[in-house]
Amino acid sequence: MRIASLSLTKPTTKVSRNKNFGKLQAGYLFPEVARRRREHQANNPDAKILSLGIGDTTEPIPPTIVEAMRDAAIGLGTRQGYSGYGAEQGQAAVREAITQRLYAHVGRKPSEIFVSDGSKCDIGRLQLMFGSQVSVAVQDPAYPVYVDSSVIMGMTGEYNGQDFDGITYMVCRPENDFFPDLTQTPRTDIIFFCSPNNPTGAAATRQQLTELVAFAKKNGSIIVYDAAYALFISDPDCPKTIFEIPGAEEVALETCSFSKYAGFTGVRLGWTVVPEQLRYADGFPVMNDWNRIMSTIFNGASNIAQAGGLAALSDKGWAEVHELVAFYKENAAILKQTFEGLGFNVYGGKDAPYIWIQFPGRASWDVFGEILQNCNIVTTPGSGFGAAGEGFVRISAFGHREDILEAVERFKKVYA
Ligand SMILES: Cc1ncc(COP(=O)(O)O)c(/C=N/[C@@H](CCC(=O)O)C(=O)O)c1O
Repeated sequence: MRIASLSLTKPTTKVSRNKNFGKLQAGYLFPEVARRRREHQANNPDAKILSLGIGDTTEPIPPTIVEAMRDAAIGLGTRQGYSGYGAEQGQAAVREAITQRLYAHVGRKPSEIFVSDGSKCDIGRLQLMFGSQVSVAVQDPAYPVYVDSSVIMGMTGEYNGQDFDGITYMVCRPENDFFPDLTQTPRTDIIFFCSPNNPTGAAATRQQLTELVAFAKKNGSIIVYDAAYALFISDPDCPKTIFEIPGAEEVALETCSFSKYAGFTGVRLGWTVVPEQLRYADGFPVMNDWNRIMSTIFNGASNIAQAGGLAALSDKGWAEVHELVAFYKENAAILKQTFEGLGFNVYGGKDAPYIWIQFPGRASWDVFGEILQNCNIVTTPGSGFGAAGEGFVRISAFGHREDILEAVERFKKVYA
């Protein structure tokens, strides 16, 4: 996407810029990775570059789901099949199906499920709902949206050379088994917590999430739990939703997405669960404000996407979703084994589609550049996810199988 260059001509408007944007140190991580890929391709036009950078799905959407979206699209061309604006909270059937498939067993109700155009979008809207006066904690490293949206919302101070003043960074590294020491973590209003974690691939255990919920209860905090990769969890001791933890409904909301499950990264469909029991300090239900946000600045998820989501949640569709997830998990296992065989410290890749590889003493962007130059493979530098990601590189398992196999051959040639 072309970004306007800084114009040197005299500006026409007298509108002041939102000063928070000036705090951001660079462009958003993934467009910067893409820019460097384009630059490398321009300098090496014959290079066949493989992308294991952005976590974007690559495999076709399964037939049951595609057929449902096809039929919905065709239906829009008929009087009886046409529909316009839907409920901003999502179609009742979709809310019901998400509940039955994922949350009824942990006490959640359809009225607590809000269907959206994706988790990233919901994270931005959640930030708008919380407002700029709240304090925020994030895992470090973590999905960049938590920090960048907090900066843009004015919840933080300036960049201090390593990270942003005013944010509590809960360091997650091999030394602490990728779970923060909550006894040393100050209170914040909001705690962003992603499990399985992007980028480390670490899935929190039941015990760890029990600690997290108790920590939030003690401090009167709200957990924004990001479960975008929960279906990749195979460890029975790692919950697939925060609501498996008793009492979580009083301190947590959960956002999730069809993106990595059904290949919906381009179709755009997600949801956020806001329990009735989640209240602000004054007792007002958070759900009510979330509903106000969704009805005020969102006009509902696409009717075609929701038809696809409903099909994905059917018995047949859900089986197809699990086949897709299993395919990417196999990719992750191939990559994990390869790097372990090359003698690297490798994390993740078991309960998540990301492999987190340590390059001790190396700058992440340097390793990114070395892999791009020597292997023609795009990865994501760990420092792009936070200061604690420095010295690591994330490799995505989202790819065609032949590309994954080609990539491991290239890695073996260069790093054996
Ligand atoms: C923890 C987590 N939560 C939400 C998303 C995005 O979900 P959707 O907006 O529903 O596609 C993502 C997507 N992450 C990809 C895509 C990059 C991006 O969304 O900016 C990545 O880390 O490569 C994610 O990792």
